[in-house]
Amino acid sequence: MTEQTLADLGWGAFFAQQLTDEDANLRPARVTEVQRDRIRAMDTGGTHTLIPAQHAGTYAVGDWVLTDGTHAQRRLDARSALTRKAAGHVAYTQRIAANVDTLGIVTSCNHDFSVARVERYLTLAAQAGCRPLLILTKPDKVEDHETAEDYLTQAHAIDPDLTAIMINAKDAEQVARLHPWCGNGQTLALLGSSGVGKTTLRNALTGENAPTQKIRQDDSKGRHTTTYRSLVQTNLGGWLIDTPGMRELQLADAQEGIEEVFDDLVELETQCKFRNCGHGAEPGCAIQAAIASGDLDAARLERWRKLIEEDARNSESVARQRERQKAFGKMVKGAKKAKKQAKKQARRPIQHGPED
Ligand SMILES: Nc1nc2c(ncn2[C@@H]2O[C@H](COP(=O)(O)OP(=O)(O)OP(=O)(O)O)[C@@H](O)[C@H]2O)c(=O)[nH]1
Ligand SMILES: [Zn+2]
Repeated sequence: MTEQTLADLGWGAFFAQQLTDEDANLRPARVTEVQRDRIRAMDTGGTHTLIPAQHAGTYAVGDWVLTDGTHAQRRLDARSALTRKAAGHVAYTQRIAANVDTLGIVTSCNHDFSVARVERYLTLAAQAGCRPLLILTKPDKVEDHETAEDYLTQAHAIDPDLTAIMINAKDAEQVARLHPWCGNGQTLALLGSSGVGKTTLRNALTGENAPTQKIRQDDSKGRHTTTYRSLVQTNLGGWLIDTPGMRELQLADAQEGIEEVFDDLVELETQCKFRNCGHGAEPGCAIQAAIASGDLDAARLERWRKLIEEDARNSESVARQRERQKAFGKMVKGAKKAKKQAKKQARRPIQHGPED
């Protein structure tokens, strides 16, 4: 690897302006891996293992930290952050990847393509603060009477401003067209269902040989368990973030993201007669009027509702969890206070009356 500058690693004014005089003896490094109690971070001199100042889970791949060489003293605010509601009965929001410039939404030119799924990923990108890029793979495998261009048309029907690119992931020359999104200093992350070609793209971008789905299936031992680096330099100069957690991303606390992706409906809604219009049979519903006049596809209203429901379901459990943690914290604090007071009481000299 040739010598990297901080700018090559993705550093820029957004991070530089967070530095204070107190940081004079620290230097920036970019997190490449988050382990249980250590993080790995890269600077112009290479990759180092650091002891995190906060719980290691506070950091995400792609974060910038300030280090004295041994400790990660401070995490800088991220320009974008992908989070997920952690699985299991304990729900909490976990940072998965940070400072991703472009979220590559990978879908193939076949039955995997779903408008609802694309909108869902667009919402995730909007919520995280990343620019979305639709990557349509397998144009060489279109089914039946369709052409690959039909998929581009469908993509632009979702959002005429959406940048979409068609790439045969197995063709290195075509993959190199991703250069504007993962050239020097740029960070790209890939999101998409299983089998759409994420690993194939990764291999083409990095020159690695990570096992693709087909090879994993053929492997008698089943899925390869080799873990690979999560932040890896591409042969286009920029960076690819590919962490296992990305594959389980769900919507949670994504109201703003939904509003951004469905801004047409949010705008229409302001014209409904009733402020709490349910956009059903109410009189004066602007959304129903738009459907009736053919300006709005009824299916889009349904997809919007489903995303709002999904988000509410997940956000609620996260919020409930937070409430519980708060209540528990208060209880612990209360118990500590009581104990302290009891001690204080015990230390107090006994007041003796004049008669003894
Ligand atoms: N013809 C063709 N095949 C492709 C293309 N992209 C991927 N494939 C094939 O599709 C299969 C699945 O690709 P993977 O790269 O493993 O898909 P993935 O998205 O990484 O899947 P997961 O790891 O399960 O999430 C492999 O056999 C690839 O060779 C493409 O653009 N054209
Ligand atoms: Zn309405």
